[in-house]
Amino acid sequence: MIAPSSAQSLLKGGSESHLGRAISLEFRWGRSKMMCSRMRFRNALGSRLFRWCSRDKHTSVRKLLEVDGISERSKLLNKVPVLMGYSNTQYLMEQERVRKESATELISVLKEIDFAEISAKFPCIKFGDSSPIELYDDSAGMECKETMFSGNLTNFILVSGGNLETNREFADKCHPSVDGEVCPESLADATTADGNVLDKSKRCLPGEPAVVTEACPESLADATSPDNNILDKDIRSLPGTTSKQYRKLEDGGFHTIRKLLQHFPRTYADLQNPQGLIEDGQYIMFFGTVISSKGVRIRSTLGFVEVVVGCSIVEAKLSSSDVSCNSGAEQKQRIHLHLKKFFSGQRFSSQYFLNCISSKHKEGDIVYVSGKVKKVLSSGHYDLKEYTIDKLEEEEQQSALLDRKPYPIYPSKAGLEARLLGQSISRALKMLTPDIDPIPPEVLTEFNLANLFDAYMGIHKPKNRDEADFARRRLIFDDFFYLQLGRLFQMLEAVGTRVEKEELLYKCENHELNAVGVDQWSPLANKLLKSLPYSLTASQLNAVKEIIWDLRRPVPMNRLLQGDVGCGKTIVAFLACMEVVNSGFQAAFMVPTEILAVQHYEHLTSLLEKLDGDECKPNIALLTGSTSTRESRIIRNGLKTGEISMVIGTHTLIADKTDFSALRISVIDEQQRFGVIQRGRFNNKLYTSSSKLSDENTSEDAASDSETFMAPHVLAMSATPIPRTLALALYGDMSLTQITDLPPGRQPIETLALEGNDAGFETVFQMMRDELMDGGKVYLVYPIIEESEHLPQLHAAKADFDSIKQKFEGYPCGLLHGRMKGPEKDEALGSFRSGETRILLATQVIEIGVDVPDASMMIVMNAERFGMSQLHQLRGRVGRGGKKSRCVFLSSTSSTLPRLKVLENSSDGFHLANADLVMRGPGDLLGKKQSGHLPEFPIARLEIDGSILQEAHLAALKVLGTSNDLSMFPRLKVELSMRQPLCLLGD
Ligand SMILES: Nc1ncnc2c1ncn2[C@@H]1O[C@H](COP(=O)(O)OP(=O)(O)OP(=O)(O)O)[C@@H](O)[C@H]1O
Repeated sequence: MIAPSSAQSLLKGGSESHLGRAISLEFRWGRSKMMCSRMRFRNALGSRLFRWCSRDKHTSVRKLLEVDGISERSKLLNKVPVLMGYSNTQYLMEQERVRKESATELISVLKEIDFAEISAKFPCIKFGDSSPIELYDDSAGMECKETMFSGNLTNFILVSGGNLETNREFADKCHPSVDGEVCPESLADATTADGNVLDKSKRCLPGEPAVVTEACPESLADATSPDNNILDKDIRSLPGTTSKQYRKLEDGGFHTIRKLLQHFPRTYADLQNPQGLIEDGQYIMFFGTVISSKGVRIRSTLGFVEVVVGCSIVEAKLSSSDVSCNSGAEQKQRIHLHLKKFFSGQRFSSQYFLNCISSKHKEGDIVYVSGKVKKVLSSGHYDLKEYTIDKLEEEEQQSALLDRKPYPIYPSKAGLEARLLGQSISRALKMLTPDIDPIPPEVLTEFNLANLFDAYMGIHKPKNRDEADFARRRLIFDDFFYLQLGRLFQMLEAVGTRVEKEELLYKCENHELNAVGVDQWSPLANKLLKSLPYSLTASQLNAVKEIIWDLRRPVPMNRLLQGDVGCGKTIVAFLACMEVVNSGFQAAFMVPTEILAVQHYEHLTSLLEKLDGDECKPNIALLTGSTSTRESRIIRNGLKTGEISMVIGTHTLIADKTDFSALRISVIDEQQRFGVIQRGRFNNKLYTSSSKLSDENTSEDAASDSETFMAPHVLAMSATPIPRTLALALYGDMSLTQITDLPPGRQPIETLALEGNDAGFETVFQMMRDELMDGGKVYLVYPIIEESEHLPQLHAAKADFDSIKQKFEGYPCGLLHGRMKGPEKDEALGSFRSGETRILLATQVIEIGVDVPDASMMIVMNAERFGMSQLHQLRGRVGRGGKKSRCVFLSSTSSTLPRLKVLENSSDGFHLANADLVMRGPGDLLGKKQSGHLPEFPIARLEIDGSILQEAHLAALKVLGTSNDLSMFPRLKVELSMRQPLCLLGD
């Protein structure tokens, strides 16, 4: 162990080399003590230097470090590496570590060294002022390189103990770093900041100018082979990037070039500010200059930051009072946008915090602002409360201004500055070559698609809007295409012969209907059908017939049962379960909420109670998170032994400890609420096809005698409103059954959107009174449970409970929200169902599946807080019986009313999702947020990109038709394997 005092004595020599050696000793000493933490060592080194400098007798150290008096430790620490010839402390420490390892464990280190990488990183070394030592001859073989390298390194280390310095001049030349920190790793790529690629065969010597070639496609041709795909290169291969920036990118989830390039612009700015009068409530996109930015603390728990942006707009039709200057034919108006963001809570309203936030925007910054404007009293001034603000980079902005190119605006991610993102994306684009596209050119031609290279260029650096649109189309196509290809590919893999595969593809294209007539259903299913208090609608009946046909086949069914809210999907699934149960197998029915599980359980048991004869009644169980441990154990045991034929429950059904003796069908209600992985868990609950077979109807079932293990049939249900063609294309691998009609006697729900002011409430309460007097039941839906001082405008279920009770005396009220315990919820819903309570104050826990057929009115408070599809689902909780029902959406302000008014005129969920999208404004078009009831794709939107989805479906069928196993399209196969997890998660 080297004592720190020796380092100190070395320093007394007072030269740079002494300093270097002292640091080196310190390093070795510190490393052995504090190996675990670089940070700690850095701190320790800093304080040691600090101490050396502050001691009077060590004037030499102070002189050496040019310290005047007591200086800041961090400044001091930064001086040391510079003095020793390193760019920063981090780099110094890395090099010191290499040096130590090299000296002591040279042999073992050499064995581990990746010479190709090292040779790229350290083509030569420089010792003091001596001429550089070339580490190896590029033309020599690897062995020779190793010897030369190790020889030079060993000599160097042994002789000197001095400065090991990579060719940093070279690096600096090649990588003018953004924040001054040059990353050694980035040398590996030897690409200059302006995007030119260094010809690695002509490695440059210090002092020589770097040899650069144009970033031509050929120079990277080898990198485009499938196993060396540029897109899947590590983010650290991005040239011109500092290690700090790499870390930031990685922290933001950008681990590969692909990830980075798939961070698409949220929108594009037209840096020529638009013309036209600005109206209250209008969505605007302007660029301008920050005039001021300040944080204001209103009280101890509330503050705001206000950024004032000045914009000039060219205005032809200005009213004379607005005109501030007139230049020739053009009239220019200067407007001020006041961007206000409020912060609540003690911590976030401290002056310090507010100052930090406000300091992000500097006076003079050129920014791009978008949001909804609200006119304030003084002319030319507008308030923006919900807005986005992006700083524009001068260079790019100027070029965008000059060329009138759309300027991409990126959504922020993980706190990464827009500037770093933009720069990194530009660098990544320069790495691309035109032949990166795995999709065969004939497919691109047939479906009129841009190739992938042009698509990435077009989306990030479009010359005009058309180019951006064309690029977007291609990228959306990719989202859908790989999803389809993946699903169809998996499906084909599961089928044996070529003929079967072809038959399957044919079926996917033509969607034939196969059905089993009611007379061939199992006795139990038939009995249940006959005992129903209603007749099934035509599409319900067809659905059951189709499903039963599938259940009789030897391959596991994967079917989606889809139909709008309240169309009667549940009974279809119950009949399918009874079909299976009758054959001695088991059924599992999984739902997303406990409320729904209890509801289905009670519904089914009451239906079964009405069946004639006890002997055929199956044993049904309910298993949820609220089921007691003892009861759960008994149920699980019953499922394992086969005593229980059917279980209804939440995700507890897919827990590992829930075993089935012969699970034949798993029904997944509201399938979009479960992830693919969760849904797939049922596939692990295999059963032997011979188990418990008891009925002749199942004679067609898979090899009844042999012990083959089979995955259960899966029936997924969804109320996602989506046209059939789209659903077929989207769920390429699933058979699709749609219920298109509503049970007879249903009446359209009368919908009303009102402003929730005094008059609005007066009207609503009167309507409610009338409804109650007429024998109806009313849901009052609230966005929150308890009042919030931060959101005073929101009505809360609990807070309103007493006042509603008082107002509607004589009509018992109930309360239902997510914070209640399972049994409390059941009781609240049970009382409402039975009519014990006539008014139910609830939160959105009732949104999915809740079925109280005689509930006839719904009032949604602060309805603007809910998405359009959510409101459609909520509204579906009424109008489920024969009684005429009404739904009122109350908005907090008049400005949010138009969006809600759309619901007055449409009950088509798909149309509503679409309308919502259009109304959310252009700023969101390329963003991610979707309706919440449709699968999410990185860029595509099912609501508006449906035609591309269908084309992608056709393209996938075509590709797989040409080559079932994709052997003719190896690059496509590689791409698919890279994307497959994404495809699945995109669901
Ligand atoms: N053919 C029918 N005739 C009359 N009533 C029916 C018919 N089918 C179902 N129903 C009733 O319609 C109501 C809604 O059915 P169900 O709960 O199955 O709808 P759903 O499609 O699951 O809706 P959601 O998506 O809202 O859960 C239930 O009360 C059910 O008993």
